[in-house]
Amino acid sequence: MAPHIDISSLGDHGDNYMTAFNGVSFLPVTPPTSNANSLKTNGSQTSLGSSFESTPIKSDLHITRPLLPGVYVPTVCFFDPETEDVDTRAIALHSVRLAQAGVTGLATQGSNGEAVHLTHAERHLVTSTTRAALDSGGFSHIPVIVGCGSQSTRETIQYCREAWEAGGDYALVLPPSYYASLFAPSSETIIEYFTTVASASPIPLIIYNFPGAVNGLDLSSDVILKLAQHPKIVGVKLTCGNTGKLNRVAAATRKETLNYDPQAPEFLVLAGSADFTIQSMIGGGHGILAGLANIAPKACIKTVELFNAGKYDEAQKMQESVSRGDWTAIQGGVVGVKAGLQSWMGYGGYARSPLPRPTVEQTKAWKEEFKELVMLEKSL
Ligand SMILES: N[C@@H](CC=O)C(=O)O
Repeated sequence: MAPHIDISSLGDHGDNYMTAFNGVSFLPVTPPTSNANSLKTNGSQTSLGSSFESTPIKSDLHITRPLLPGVYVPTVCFFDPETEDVDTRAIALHSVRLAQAGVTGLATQGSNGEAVHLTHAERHLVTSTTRAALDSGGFSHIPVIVGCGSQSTRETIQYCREAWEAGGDYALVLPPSYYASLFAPSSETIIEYFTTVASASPIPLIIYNFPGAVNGLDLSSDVILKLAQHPKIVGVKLTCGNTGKLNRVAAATRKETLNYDPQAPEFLVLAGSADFTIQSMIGGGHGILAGLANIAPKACIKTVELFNAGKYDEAQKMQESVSRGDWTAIQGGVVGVKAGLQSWMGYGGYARSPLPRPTVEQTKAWKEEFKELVMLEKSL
C-alpha cells in the first residue's frame, strides 16, 4: 500500500509556496493505493525465480500509463541545504513544472536522482511525493519510472516492489556491477539477473545501460535483444551513446512486433542523454530519458517535435543548442545540473554529501554555460 502523503502540509513554505506555482494547487491527496500500472499477475505473489514462461506476453500487461514516445526526465532529488533531509516541497514543485512543460514521463532515482544517497524509505517518499504531485496537478496520466537497480537480485526485486507500492509504473534497472569481474565476460549472469527480476517484479522493467556507472559493464545489442523477448521487459535507456547499438535494438524490436505502432511501441528505445536526441530518432529511437530535461524540458521536447515534423534543419539547430547545454550537464553531473537550476530557476540546492558543493567560480561558469539553452527554453 502506498502511504498517505498530504502535499498541503509539506512544511514551512506552506500553502503560498505550493499554490503559487503556476496556479497549481496542491490539495491534500491520497496517492494511489496501488499504482495504476500493476500487472494482471499479483506482484506480491511472484517469487524470485519465476520463469519466463509463467509471465504474460507484453500485450497482456495491464498498462494504464503506457510508455509512449517522447521526453522523459530523470528528476533530480532535492534536499534541505542545512539538514540534507529530503525536500518534498521542491520535489512536488519540480515534478509539476516538468509536467506543465509537456514531458511524457518522469523517472525518480535515476542517476540525477541520487538514488545511491537514499535509504529505502526515502526512495519511497520521493516516488510517492512525485506521484501525488502529478495527480494533484492534473497529470495523473503521466507515468513515473523508478530507478531500482541494486547489487543483488534479491534487493533489486525488493526495490521493484517498493517502487510499485510508492506508485511507480516502471522499474529502471542497471545491471549489478560490484562483482562484474566475476561474471562480465559471460552474459549469462546478466540475463539471469534481469529475467529473474522482471518475472518477480510487480511492474515492468526498463533496462538501463550506463557503462560509466557500472564498472564499465556495457550491455551489447545481443543481450538487450535477448532481454527484450521477456514479456515484462518493455524498454531500454541507452546512456552508452552508441547509436549503432540503438539502431540495431530499435530495428529488431520493431520487426518482432506484430502491427508495430510508432505511437505506442511495445519496446521503447530511449537515448540516455539529450545530446544525441535526433541522432537516435533517425536510428529508430523513440525519444530520450535525459537529465538535461530538468533544466530545459521544452527545448528537449521541441527538438523531438521538429524532428517528427520533418523539419530537419530546425531540429538540427535546436539539437546543437541542446548538445552544448548537455556538455555542461554531463561534465558537472548532478552537482552542475542543480547549480544550473538554482541559478536560473531559483531552486535546486545541493547534492547530498559527500558530493561537493560547487565553488563560486563553478557556479558562475555553469550559469554562463547554461545561458544559451535557458534563453532558448524561456523563449518556447
Ligand atoms: N547523461 C545522462 C546521465 C545518466 O544517464 C543523462 O542525461 O541522464
